Amino acid sequence: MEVAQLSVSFAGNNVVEQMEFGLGRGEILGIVGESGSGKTVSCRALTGLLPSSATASGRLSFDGKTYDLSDPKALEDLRGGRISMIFQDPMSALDPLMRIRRQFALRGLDEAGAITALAEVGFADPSSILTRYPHQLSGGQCQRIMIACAMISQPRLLIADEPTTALDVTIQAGILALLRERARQTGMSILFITHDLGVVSEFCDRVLVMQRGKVEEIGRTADVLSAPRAAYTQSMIAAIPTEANRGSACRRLRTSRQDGPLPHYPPRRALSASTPLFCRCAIYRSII
Ligand SMILES: Nc1ncnc2c1ncn2[C@@H]1O[C@H](COP(=O)(O)OP(=O)(O)OP(=O)(O)O)[C@@H](O)[C@H]1O
Repeated sequence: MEVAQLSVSFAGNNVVEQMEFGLGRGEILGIVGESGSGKTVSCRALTGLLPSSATASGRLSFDGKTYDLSDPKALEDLRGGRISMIFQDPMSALDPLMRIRRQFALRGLDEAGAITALAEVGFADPSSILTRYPHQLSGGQCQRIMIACAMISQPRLLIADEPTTALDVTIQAGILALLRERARQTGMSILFITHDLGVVSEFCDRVLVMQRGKVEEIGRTADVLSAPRAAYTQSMIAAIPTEANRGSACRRLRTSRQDGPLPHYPPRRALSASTPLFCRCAIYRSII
């Protein structure tokens, strides 16, 4: 797919400007950037799902056909079939009045298929999940159900907006492995919005960095993270702690707790300039 000259505005105020990028078959592209930089809005524009107060322009070439992004109706045939989405707020995507079994049935999956799909996203007891309503599940459980639903149509492109934020690290690792495997097996491409550079370094083939509605930098993940060109990318990476500022992170924790010893992690040896980015981010999260 190719995105050309994508711009989005609300009441004449441009929030995404002249965005351009391409995505290959089976490729995973991470989209990172500060809060409000336009990550969600630009991905919604690709599926015609912007709020009615927004105006979009630009072109999307997908599987050999070109779509006008200013015309949301023209994008209808892509949604839910060739393009699936997982949004930040899973509760809003599940019908609160339906048991999970029915939510799957409406998407064309029978009970056996639903049980397999739920097992794939890490549920130990899928049969009991099918009998519940969304309000009887946690945010992380609903998110996993949404991920399972998004896979049903075997999309050519999956747009995932912070899909693993609500999940604990073990489940998160399982979901990311599942998505990567699908991408490899079926050629599904993934646009992956996240704030987690550790996940980007582990999971994404390339990364696109946004700031104030513009693409600051795009390139292979290893290149961007090891030798960032844009000043914003450099500052984002510099914010990830190393051994040098481990002490201050732990001091912050000690001050806020005022009781008991410091937690056992990170082990003193664990953080250094050579520690892989993924580990540093995971350790930093556990400190905070
Ligand atoms: N419905 C709306 N009406 C007006 N402005 C909006 C609306 N939705 C989003 N915006 C604005 O569009 C800009 C981009 O928002 P977007 O949600 O894409 O940011 P983001 O990069 O995904 O942020 P985050 O990381 O916090 O999710 C922001 O300035 C936001 O205030």
